[in-house]
Amino acid sequence: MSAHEPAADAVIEVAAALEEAARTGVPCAPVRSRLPEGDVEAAYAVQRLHVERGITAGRRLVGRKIGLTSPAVQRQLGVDRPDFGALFADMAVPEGRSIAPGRLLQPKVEAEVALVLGTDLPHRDPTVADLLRATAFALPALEIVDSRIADWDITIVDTVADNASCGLYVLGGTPVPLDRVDLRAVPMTLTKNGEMVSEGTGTDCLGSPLNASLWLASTLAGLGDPLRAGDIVLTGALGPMAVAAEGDEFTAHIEGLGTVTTSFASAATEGAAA
Ligand SMILES: C=C/C=C(\O)C(=O)O
Repeated sequence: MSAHEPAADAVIEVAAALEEAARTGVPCAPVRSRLPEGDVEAAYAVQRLHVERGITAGRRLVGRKIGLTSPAVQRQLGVDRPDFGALFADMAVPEGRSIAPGRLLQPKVEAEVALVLGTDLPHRDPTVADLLRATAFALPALEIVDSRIADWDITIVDTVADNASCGLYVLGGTPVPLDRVDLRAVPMTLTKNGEMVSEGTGTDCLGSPLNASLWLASTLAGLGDPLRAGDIVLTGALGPMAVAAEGDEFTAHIEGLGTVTTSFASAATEGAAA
């Protein structure tokens, strides 16, 4: 949709409401009723506006997240298909740096496989062979999802407009080439303060994180904005999301890829927080 099409005013208004929520830390009402009913394309137009404004403001686009890939998350949110959002460099939290109190509105944590591309993926019909060849390495990752919409009261239209509910992400530091790991089979466990809060396997992510990545590559190529060398792809949760609060520490272990940890600072320990 361009700014001249009929829903352009609604797209601009919804983008403004979501930006205001992010800026003030006060979630807004669901945005679906402000867009044509069920119009996922209009929701992606809101997301594109957010991305364009970010780039204009000097933010660096470094990849994409895929969302809503796992049946558990689809059930948690009452949606039935994958979506995608944008990753900016300033959304990355280094391991060992805690997340400052108040940086996010309603955070939840997911464990995922991240792929980092070594070459472009320009085809609308990419094969697994294309994807394996294009992927430089995989990493274990945590996505901290967040909703700018009050109480996570979202449909597919709300979450797509809200950059696929992406908040921050944490990448593990040991790259693994794809000939060393079968992503379909990898078991994942996620602990919160030492207790397991989520588990799953690669098959829980649209059958395999590779399938999810092929869906994304094909979708973006079809939109004329393909995945490029260097892009990070967060391939989608392998298990249910877990609610996060100040003081919590999360560790994901994905067999074959290793572990990745993050923590949420409390006001008392804010010293080293991002
Ligand atoms: C609402 C966000 C969902 C995801 O990020 C996911 O399913 O991976």
